[in-house]
Amino acid sequence: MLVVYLIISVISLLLFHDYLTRRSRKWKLLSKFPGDPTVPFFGNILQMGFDTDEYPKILSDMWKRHGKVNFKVMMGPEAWVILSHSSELSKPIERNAAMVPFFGNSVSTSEGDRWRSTRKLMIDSFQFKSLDKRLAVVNRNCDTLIAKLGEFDGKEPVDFYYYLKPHMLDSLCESLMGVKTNYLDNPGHEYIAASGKIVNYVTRHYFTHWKRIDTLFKLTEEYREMQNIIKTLRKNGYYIISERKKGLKKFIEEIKENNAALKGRELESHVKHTVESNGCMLDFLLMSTLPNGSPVPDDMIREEVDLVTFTGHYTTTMTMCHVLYNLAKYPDVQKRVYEEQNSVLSADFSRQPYNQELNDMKYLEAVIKETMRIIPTVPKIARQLKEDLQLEDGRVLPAGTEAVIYYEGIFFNSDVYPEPHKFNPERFFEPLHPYAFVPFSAGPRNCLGFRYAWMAMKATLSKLIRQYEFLEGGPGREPLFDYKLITESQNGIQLKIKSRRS
Ligand code: HEM
Repeated sequence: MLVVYLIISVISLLLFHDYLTRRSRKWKLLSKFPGDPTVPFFGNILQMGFDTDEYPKILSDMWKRHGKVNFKVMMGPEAWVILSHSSELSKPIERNAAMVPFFGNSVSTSEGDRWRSTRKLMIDSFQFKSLDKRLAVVNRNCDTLIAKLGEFDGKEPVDFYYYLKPHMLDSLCESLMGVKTNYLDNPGHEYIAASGKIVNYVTRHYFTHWKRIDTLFKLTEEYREMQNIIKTLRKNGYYIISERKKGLKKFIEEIKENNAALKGRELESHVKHTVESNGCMLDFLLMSTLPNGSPVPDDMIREEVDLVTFTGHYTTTMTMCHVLYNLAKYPDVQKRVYEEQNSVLSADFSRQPYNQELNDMKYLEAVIKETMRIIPTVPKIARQLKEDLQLEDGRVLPAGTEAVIYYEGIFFNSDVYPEPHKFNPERFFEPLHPYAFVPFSAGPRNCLGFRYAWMAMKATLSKLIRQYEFLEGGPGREPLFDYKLITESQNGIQLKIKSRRS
């Protein structure tokens, strides 16, 4: 009997909770968006499942069911609105909360003053003027990469994730952190292994509601595994900082020796100017001070180092590998990309390109864009709204809603991209709405590293394409894409290569 009473009480409470919810302003505003029917208190959680690996498909099915327009999902007490229009990106400046467990209060995961001041500090090292120096580093690392790949020439398929991750890490650590690393000689490095798991953990954590209840999550094995990954990331971050501190100290001593005529403030200002003009991101952080004048603590700097090291190498690696896969899949496109290389670098085909020449590789650029459209590198981004957000159609997302920018919806909108499932780089030679293609996000919280990303990806792809022809990996090697926090293939990108020089 007691059990019956208990059940009746719980059901009554749930119904009462549901009654109150439905009378709230928030609910009334959200009711303007279509969505699947909800269960009191749980919303659509039961539908999303308790194991998230299926969630991209579930979301995609919902999006199709609701006519491929903005729709809502109730994750228990949390309301998510899935937006298929990226013009809303120009407004929200809230943080990306999903990555907090890994990157603490970094520029991507903080908000308010901390976010503003760090972004301002870092932005200079991502400007056009420092790209030439960065390109020289990437070009040099490309030579090492080509030499490594040589052993696969004409042989079994090679997994490009495995080699491009360390290549991008070496390039990034040297150009943005001022530290020469050698990950390409050790692609199985513990940092690469650990960072390869972040995407899974962040995605699961984000889409499995109960895992965000700290007391429950801390009891799981997954929590302990996550802590080990975080430890490895931090160890790497502190290593980079301590190496750069030594390098920077030496660099400053050299500047002082070479400018013995300068004294006091004049010397200090010359040192500062010379270090800054080097454009190394980590130097900006190491030389900056807190509002009280004391140096920024290593813990704070390490959060930025961890974030940029991870996002910078992972996103670019995935994008480039997916481009190579498309080149192998569409030989006509590959032929055209190769011909463009011939025409842009006609004078000396084997030399390294300049930045201007990278800019002239318009067809390669269109192929990269079409790849990011059809296999979105970052398939969705989410922001928790602090204030109401009015959409262009007049509807309002109430404060507290999770606004999810859904790139699948944006990039597969047939009104904007006719025949959206067709791989057609030509479409990027036609004019597009300014917000139709924003894979690096837009507005005040857009991607800090997008210029670096374009340069590093074009330089690496240019070198690879001039050296090798790319062929599909064969039966059983077709990529199995997972649209998690970052899109990646479960079985890597396995392709055959054939030297163009033989
Ligand atoms: C193909 C490559 C890349 C893509 C598609 C990409 C995409 C994005 C997107 C969509 C965001 C917004 C995320 C959000 O709001 O939740 C973002 C933010 C960010 N990205 Fe990238 N990114 C790429 C490469 C890079 C690189 C190479 C770096 C650094 C070297 C970088 C550093 C950052 C940082 C620091 C932020 C946070 C900015 C802020 O919140 O103020 N990204 N990126």
